[in-house]
Amino acid sequence: MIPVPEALSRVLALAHAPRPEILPLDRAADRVLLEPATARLTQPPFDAAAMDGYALRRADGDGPLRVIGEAAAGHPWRGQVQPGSAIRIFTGAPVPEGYDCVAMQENVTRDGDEIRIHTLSPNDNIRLRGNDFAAGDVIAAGRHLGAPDIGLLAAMNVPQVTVAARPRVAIMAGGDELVRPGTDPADGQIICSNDLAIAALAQEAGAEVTILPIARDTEASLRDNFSTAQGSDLIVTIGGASVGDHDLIGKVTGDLGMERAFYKLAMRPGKPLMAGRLGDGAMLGLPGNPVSAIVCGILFMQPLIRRMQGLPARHLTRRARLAHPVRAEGERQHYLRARLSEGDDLPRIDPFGDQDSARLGLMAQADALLIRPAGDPARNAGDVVEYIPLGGDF
Ligand SMILES: Nc1nc2c(c(=O)[nH]1)N[C@H]1C(S)=C(S)[C@@H](COP(=O)(O)OP(=O)(O)OC[C@H]3O[C@@H](n4cnc5c(N)ncnc54)[C@H](O)[C@@H]3O)O[C@H]1N2
Ligand code: MOO
Repeated sequence: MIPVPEALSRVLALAHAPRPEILPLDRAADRVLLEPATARLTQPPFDAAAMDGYALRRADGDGPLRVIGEAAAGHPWRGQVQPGSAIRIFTGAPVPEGYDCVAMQENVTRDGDEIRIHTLSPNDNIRLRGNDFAAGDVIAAGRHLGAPDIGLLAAMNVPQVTVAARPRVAIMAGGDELVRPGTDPADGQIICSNDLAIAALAQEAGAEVTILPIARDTEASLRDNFSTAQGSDLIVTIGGASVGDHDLIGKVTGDLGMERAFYKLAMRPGKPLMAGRLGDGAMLGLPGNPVSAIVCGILFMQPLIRRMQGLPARHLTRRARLAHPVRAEGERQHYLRARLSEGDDLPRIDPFGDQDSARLGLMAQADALLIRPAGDPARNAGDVVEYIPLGGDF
């Protein structure tokens, strides 16, 4: 059994370098920029009115001023500046040369072609050319593109970007007892839930997911599924990882030539986790117990998928105070499903009394994984502990 941090390092070492993909902006949100993007123009491209009103010269004072033209967004005024004059102007219009201020129309009285200004604010109400960005400004590679970045790239006149491709992840549940949701289970059968939960985690981390047919507990069925999954960046199996007579994942992946990075780690839940390199891709073998599969998916699979896109891959841990005492831990690092609530200085964390790794209902109620290091002594209520928030803080 290897310790969790070492297992994570070995899993992350399985990641291929991010693969480039060129995408138009309408498909680039939530992707990671792999090549820097350079602004192709300056924004605003001209000094622009920030308010609807009148462009004027401060030197002319309160007026009266004669309105000699109009400028609207997309319709510049092309005349010559004159002393004692104003230009009717609308937000976004180029401020004609020679005028140095825009008076808001609320602060102006107009009578025919004549205006008087009652309050001239100290603000010019002009957005100077280039005050947002200039041609040649760069968005650096590595940026995880959010909605404002997409808007910025568009404004920079960059219609497409080179981003990290979504890692292709094939997910394979196995077990003779499993049937698809929506069917009536026969005697001894249960509904296959793990592959859907793990697929959701993989998608959350940015993967493009294929869910494979449920493998039966035979070597032939597993081999069929592995051959369908060829070409994936990552194959994730769920179940069949332990030591029972029907736990065949280790045997079949071994026969297929998997270079194993490790099998079994000092962790609860999730001891029988397996990882390695299979062909050109990575392979993770998650344990079958539904909570174990999800916890391993969060702790190992999501970081691996993020690393394949050049994203930060290690979870951020936070601190909380125990809501009640907990007993000493054994030789495995323990991740306890827990609920958070508001506390005085730090949040309070309340691990569930039942940590059965088959209870999906409790997993779904948890909003944190409380981390208890291997060999941690008993702790009291109020002691400070570390946790991983569920919902993906990296
Ligand atoms: N003698 C030992 N037995 C077990 C050990 C051990 O060390 N020695 N480890 C236990 C631990 S810890 C775990 S975790 C499980 C993991 O075993 P497997 O990965 O081989 O999982 P399965 O046996 O295939 O299934 C376990 C459990 O989960 C249910 N399951 C499996 N797949 C799904 C699915 N896709 N959807 C819903 N439920 C699923 C399955 O029916 C079993 O109840 O081994 C312990 N045993
Ligand atoms: O991983 Mo088993 O992971 O403790 O239920």
